[in-house]
Amino acid sequence: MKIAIGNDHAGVDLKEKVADFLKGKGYEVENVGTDTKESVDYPDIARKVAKLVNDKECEFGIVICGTGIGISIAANKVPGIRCALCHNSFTAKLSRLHNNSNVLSLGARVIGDELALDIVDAYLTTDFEGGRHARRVDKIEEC
Ligand SMILES: O=C(CO)[C@H](O)[C@H](O)COP(=O)(O)O
Repeated sequence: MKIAIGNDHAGVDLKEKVADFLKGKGYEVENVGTDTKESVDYPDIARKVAKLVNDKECEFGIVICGTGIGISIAANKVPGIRCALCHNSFTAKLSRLHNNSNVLSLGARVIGDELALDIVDAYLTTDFEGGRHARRVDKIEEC
């Protein structure tokens, strides 16, 4: 499975940890984030991750900025993207089970590395439940 990962300058260190974790688990990683602490604009990164997911070049995306808020807002502006900002593994799981989220957002200045990796693991190992949730996700697409 291939995962697109993108981050701004605030997310460089966490991005490296998440990418190493993913590779260790056998995922392929497409890195479209910045690799330096020089300031960049997170909407540009969000758009790149969204395109890889929408074009089905990557199954899921992970976006990281300082809080995870700005980059998730930007990703969710792209039709077809359902980006979930998660600060714990419970909401990460539920974002897959109920919302069929296709991009996970993390706040590098909000959560620690170990928690971030737990969230990523919970997210990528949980499938969409379908059923009543499919009807609701379809309605999201119509919004
Ligand atoms: O969290 C973010 C957006 O939601 C950004 O990472 C944050 O705003 C960047 O701030 P600065 O330019 O001061 O490093």
